[in-house]
Amino acid sequence: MNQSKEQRILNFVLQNAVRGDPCSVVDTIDKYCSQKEWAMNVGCEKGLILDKTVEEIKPSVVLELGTYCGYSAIRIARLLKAGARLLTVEFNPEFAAIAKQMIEFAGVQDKVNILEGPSEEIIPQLKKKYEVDTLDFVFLDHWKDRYSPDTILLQECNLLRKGSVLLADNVICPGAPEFLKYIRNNPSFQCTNYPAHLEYMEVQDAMEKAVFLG
Ligand SMILES: Cc1ccc(Cc2cc(O)c(O)c(C(=O)NC/C=C/[C@H]3O[C@@H](n4cnc5c(N)ncnc54)[C@H](O)[C@@H]3O)c2)cc1
Ligand SMILES: [Mg+2]
Repeated sequence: MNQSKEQRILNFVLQNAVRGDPCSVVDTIDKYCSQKEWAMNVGCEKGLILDKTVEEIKPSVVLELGTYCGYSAIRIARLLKAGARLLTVEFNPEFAAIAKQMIEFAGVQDKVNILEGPSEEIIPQLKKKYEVDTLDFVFLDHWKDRYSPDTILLQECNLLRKGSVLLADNVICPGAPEFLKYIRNNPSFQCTNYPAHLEYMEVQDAMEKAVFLG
């Protein structure tokens, strides 16, 4: 049975990156995906916007929706302070298994908890099952039509507090029009748009930051 693209990315990392060095894992994935096979990692340009947001917030509790191969989970986890934790949600078991190995190779497994299942089921479990009070930072990078329903669900589950920051990937390409319409017309959120390019391509994309005002 021939390998999946995600397995090929993992193998390339295991053979070329430095174990325990998250930056080398991130750079190696970027190298593979820009030179050999495109994949939907947030990438280096938008990754810098993600890095700056994490460094600005210094979050203690982070939620990521859409782990995929673990690229952004590793980017976020490498910047987290001691004791801070990242909960990342992924419903594709193959991708979750790849991400687990990627995260362990990078050496950030103590900061990351991969929650396998659909976001719509996991989010309502965060308080009781995963002992979350409120979320300091949420990175949205899963199916684009889930961005607004999950943002509403986060509010319904009282997981956001005054100052909680959402950062959404791909609001231009593939696009998340329903999310943008919802979040930009909602007085409870202060929005900022960050123009960028689609990972590994010269195609316009952007990230949207939304601060919950309580
Ligand atoms: C037309 C077109 C196509 C593709 C692109 C390029 C492009 C560029 C990008 O940066 C992209 O993020 C995407 C994109 O589609 N991302 C979707 C990402 C999903 C991952 O999240 C997982 N997942 C999806 N819904 C859920 C859910 N509810 N609960 C838990 N996990 C979920 C999946 O299992 C995947 O692991 C696409 C640009 C333009
Ligand atoms: Mg994306």
